[in-house]
Amino acid sequence: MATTPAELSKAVTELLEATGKDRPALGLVPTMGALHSGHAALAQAARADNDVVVASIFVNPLQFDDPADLARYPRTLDADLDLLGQAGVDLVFAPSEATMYPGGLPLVRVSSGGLGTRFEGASRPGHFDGVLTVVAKLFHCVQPAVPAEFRAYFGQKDAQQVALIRRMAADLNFPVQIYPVPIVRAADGLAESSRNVFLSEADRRSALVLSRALGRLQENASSRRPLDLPSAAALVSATPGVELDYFEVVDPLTLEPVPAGVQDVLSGPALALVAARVGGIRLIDNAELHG
Ligand SMILES: Nc1ncnc2c1ncn2[C@@H]1O[C@H](COP(=O)(O)OP(=O)(O)OP(=O)(O)O)[C@@H](O)[C@H]1O
Ligand SMILES: CC(C)(CO)[C@@H](O)C(=O)[O-]
Ligand code: BAL
Repeated sequence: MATTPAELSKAVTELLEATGKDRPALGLVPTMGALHSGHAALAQAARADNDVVVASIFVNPLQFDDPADLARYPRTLDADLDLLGQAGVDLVFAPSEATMYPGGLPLVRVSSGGLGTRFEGASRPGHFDGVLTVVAKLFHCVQPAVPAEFRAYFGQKDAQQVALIRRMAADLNFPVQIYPVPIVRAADGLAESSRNVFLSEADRRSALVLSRALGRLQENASSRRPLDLPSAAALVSATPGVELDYFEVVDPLTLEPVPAGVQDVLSGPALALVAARVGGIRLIDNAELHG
């Protein structure tokens, strides 16, 4: 395990050199720990594609607008290291807050622009500036002293995060390819999330309405019926203990809203995004729609 950028870069360089290749492939899997099968899928995808795989574990204070959310974020380092080892990760970067932000929280940050203030960004002000800033730092910290093909893996569960990281890489010329990994769901359909541990049994049952409502939109889209987003949103809102935050149908790349009323039939691929509080825990989910 590396805990400083210098240790990380040296260890990554040695691993890449040991491959004997001119331009080996390096995969990075950024996480905040409390790992589950969704993270394992990211690590496995990176393992399948790359010569060397690094995962990072860092609960980034910069992306939390709610101090209570940060304080109770689950931390399970030993189990995380086991999971990453089993997934074939070569090296873990687990820096302290003082290592990542030695001068306190940074003055200069990456701005996520207008897209960063919608959906998740509207409920969590500053969240995406914090995400992009730490991801930019991680991209820099992992850079080796030898040439490598650099890839980074992010879960499609955080669809807005993927869209923004892609934009950051393109807009700021980061030498990285962004690889989205499909959402991993539990057997009951709930998208895996580190915060699911906070759900009571009853809350968890209620939370299933999110994937059910997304499934209804997918059926409408694939059978060329009107999407009828208002009915799907009403299904969520009518579930006891569930407080709907947003439910939108958007363009998969730009995340610009797509018409999804009671008469709108989809004319191309789209993405349905939903967020809700269930028993006080904020959950997000999404699904691709194909007309
Ligand atoms: N169910 C999932 N399927 C695929 N990828 C996932 C899933 N859950 C998380 N990820 C991805 O794992 C990476 C690390 O996410 P993170 O550590 O924040 O976990 P998380 O479960 O999303 O936690 P939380 O949502 O409670 O913050 C992100 O790229 C995220 O999109
Ligand atoms: C990408 C990330 C690791 C940055 O802290 C975080 O936002 C996450 O876990 O999705
Ligand atoms: N998976 C997104 C990280 C967060 O909720 O802060």
